[in-house]
Amino acid sequence: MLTLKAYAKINLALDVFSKRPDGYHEVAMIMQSVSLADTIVLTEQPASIDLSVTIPGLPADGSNLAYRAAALLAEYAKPGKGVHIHLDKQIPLAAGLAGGSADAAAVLRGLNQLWELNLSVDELSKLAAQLGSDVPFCLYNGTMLATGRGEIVRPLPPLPDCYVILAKPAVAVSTAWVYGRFTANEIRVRPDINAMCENLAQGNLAGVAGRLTNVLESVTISEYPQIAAIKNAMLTYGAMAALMSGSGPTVFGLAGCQRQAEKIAGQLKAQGVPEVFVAKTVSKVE
Ligand SMILES: C[C@](O)(CO)[C@H](O)COP(=O)(O)OP(=O)(O)OC[C@H]1O[C@@H](n2ccc(N)nc2=O)[C@H](O)[C@@H]1O
Ligand SMILES: Nc1ncnc2c1ncn2[C@@H]1O[C@H](COP(=O)(O)OP(=O)(O)OP(=O)(O)O)[C@@H](O)[C@H]1O
Repeated sequence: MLTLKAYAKINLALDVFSKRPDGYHEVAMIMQSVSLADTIVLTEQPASIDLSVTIPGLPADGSNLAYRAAALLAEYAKPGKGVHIHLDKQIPLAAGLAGGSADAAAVLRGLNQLWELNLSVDELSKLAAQLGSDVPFCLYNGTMLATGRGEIVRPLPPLPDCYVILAKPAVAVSTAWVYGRFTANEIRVRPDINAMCENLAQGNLAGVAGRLTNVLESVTISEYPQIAAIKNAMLTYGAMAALMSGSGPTVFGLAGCQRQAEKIAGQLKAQGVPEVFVAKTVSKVE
């Protein structure tokens, strides 16, 4: 039996370029893991794969990314073994926090160990990319630059430790829908990825905070204006900076200390924001 954490991610910078012939967009993103996490328990069993989940509304069948990760690895490595996957879901669904991708990556890493496959992380990364664009990042965690359709990742100097407030309005957003609405020539401000990389190399948290930019933010906000309201509230309550994560709708804010982060979270809850969490940054998982 093996118990693993599957960490949520935020995008400190997210830029989108042209649409490719395969239907995906070229992107450049700076991704960061945070401590809000699902817990996954893997229990070896003969031959078959099955799954149990703790929340209603999440399928416990072959469509679940955790199940798909196990099935893909079994097909690739032919271990002749099965597994029961128990998924304790804490990361909100369809939130822009890569919850499903994190589960899939944790299952790949965990089963590599449990089934004694000895695949390298680079080899697992190729399988991860077949499951979703964010899954390779979730194999490594920490602070990384992601390019291509998001699946080409390389480590960056870690973001200095800080607290992250995550606030999700009561809407679920489809990533495909947001990319479908994205129009490159409507973008006025793009992130300066090189400058943010320099800020990371200098350990300059304020520099990174001052540069948070996501070109998908205006697309999702045009449909769900409550995202902008949450972002403004976070800034009013004292966050260093705030931004929508991924395709949304979750907004994250940065705070230097836990007391400040808890205070901001309390104020957002009092305002009626339904799902609010305080997390810490997470560095690379060995
Ligand atoms: C928004 C982000 O979460 C930011 O980290 C990612 O770019 C999306 O990653 P993801 O959820 O793993 O996305 P995937 O499951 O690979 O793709 C879902 C859908 O989003 C669109 N998609 C995704 C990634 C990308 N680079 N270009 C796209 O156009 C495609 O329509 C695709 O069918
Ligand atoms: N293990 C899983 N956890 C969450 N969602 C899953 C899982 N497996 C499949 N899904 C499906 O994928 C959809 C989106 O999942 P997820 O919660 O990962 O979205 P997200 O946080 O917006 O991801 P991203 O930031 O990568 O776009 C869900 O609505 C759900 O139907």
